[in-house]
Amino acid sequence: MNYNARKIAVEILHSVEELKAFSNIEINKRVKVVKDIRDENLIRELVYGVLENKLYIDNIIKNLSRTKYNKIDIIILQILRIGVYQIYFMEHVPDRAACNESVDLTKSFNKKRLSGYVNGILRNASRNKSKEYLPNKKNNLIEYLSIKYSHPKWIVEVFIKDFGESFTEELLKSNNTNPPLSVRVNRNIVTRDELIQILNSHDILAEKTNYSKDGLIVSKPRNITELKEFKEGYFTIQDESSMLVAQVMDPKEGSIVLDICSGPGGKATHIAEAMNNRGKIISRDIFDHKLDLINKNALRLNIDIINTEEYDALIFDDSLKKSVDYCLVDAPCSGLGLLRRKPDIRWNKSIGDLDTLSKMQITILRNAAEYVKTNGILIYSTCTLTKKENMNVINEFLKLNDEYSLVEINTVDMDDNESLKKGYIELYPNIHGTDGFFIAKLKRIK
Ligand SMILES: C[S@@+](CC[C@H](N)C(=O)[O-])C[C@H]1O[C@@H](n2cnc3c(N)ncnc32)[C@H](O)[C@@H]1O
Repeated sequence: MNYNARKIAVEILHSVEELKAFSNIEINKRVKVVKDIRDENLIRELVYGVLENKLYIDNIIKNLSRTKYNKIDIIILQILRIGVYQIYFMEHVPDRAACNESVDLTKSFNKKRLSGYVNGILRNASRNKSKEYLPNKKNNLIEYLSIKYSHPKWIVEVFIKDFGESFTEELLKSNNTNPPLSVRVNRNIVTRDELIQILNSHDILAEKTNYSKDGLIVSKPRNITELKEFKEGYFTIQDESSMLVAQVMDPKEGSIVLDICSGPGGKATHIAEAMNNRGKIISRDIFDHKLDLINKNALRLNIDIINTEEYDALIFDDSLKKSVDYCLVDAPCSGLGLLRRKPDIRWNKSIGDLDTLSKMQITILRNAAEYVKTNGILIYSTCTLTKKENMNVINEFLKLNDEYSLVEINTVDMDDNESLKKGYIELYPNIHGTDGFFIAKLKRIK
């Protein structure tokens, strides 16, 4: 073994923070040299654990450091973060090991002179582990929630405004949990029951999803995408929430579908599967490399009814007017429904993005509406939770467009069927166990 897992974790965190690298891409790149699955798991846990708990951890460091927080050396800060994370969150790592490993790491980055400083803070953290150093919850609720669950204050404020205080706390808590791994069965090749058997034969446990008719929740094997069945298109990795889009659309075989923001094609390929690969799907995206991914996914899944086109959905396309039976607007959004899966999102977005995005979403939806035939279906979806990007967009759209109305969703079963009757679905990690997600079903009535 000529690598050090903790050192790799520090380097990844440094790239994410200083070079704005995406954590999942950076991890996948760096774990290639790692031979032992336990080391790979340790790297993932340290990186995601620190990103998910950054404000909480930094608050502890601020309370224990004699050096001012903004004067701490950037590599030392990452070493302290993974040290505090191990002490506070990883019960199976002895505190002494967390301290010693961090001191060794400090030396390995040629910062031996700071090893006493690192040692002091971490020994102190270990001695005072029961202390959280949190602000008073009653007097400083936003600050308290922000630090306790490590979400920037603006996100806490938006969630409290949209969902109230106690729901927000539950939501923030669940954003720091480990999401399940779900796969979508390609029903043109196998049934769900058959795929469960196949996965079991590879020692992978699988059970049916609650809401999607095509989903399985699977135990997490190291490389599920290395299985022969994956390569042959039996299944696709996708969160259950995203699987509901095709289920809500419920497209008929032989119809014409436009997926206006389609890359990398997760939903377009599902729609094609639901149409038994008969009909036509126009998959558009503004980025050429995402169209390549759609084509690659379609090839793996034995789908040949998808035509990809590079096109900016903000620009109206007269040639498509009233020409499609179904249109999907899976809009670019803030992604605040994905915080469990992509902890970087919380640090890379700002409140200003919500206004910019909602304006863009309304423009794309209004253009898309023009392409649908009378009696056709328009689906609007996002992987975010903010009202501004979800229901407000739909209300604004309906105000400007009397040719559409929301229609009942009768292809999904849920406990709360009030919103289904009204034509939309809101999914929350703390309630449904899925990513946070929004889907609205609109029908062109004129
Ligand atoms: C939420 S993702 C779509 C995910 C996709 N439907 C799937 O299931 O795999 C939004 C997509 O919109 C694309 N996009 C962003 N701005 C766009 C624009 N102005 N026109 C077309 N596509 C755009 C992004 O490149 C991104 O691929």
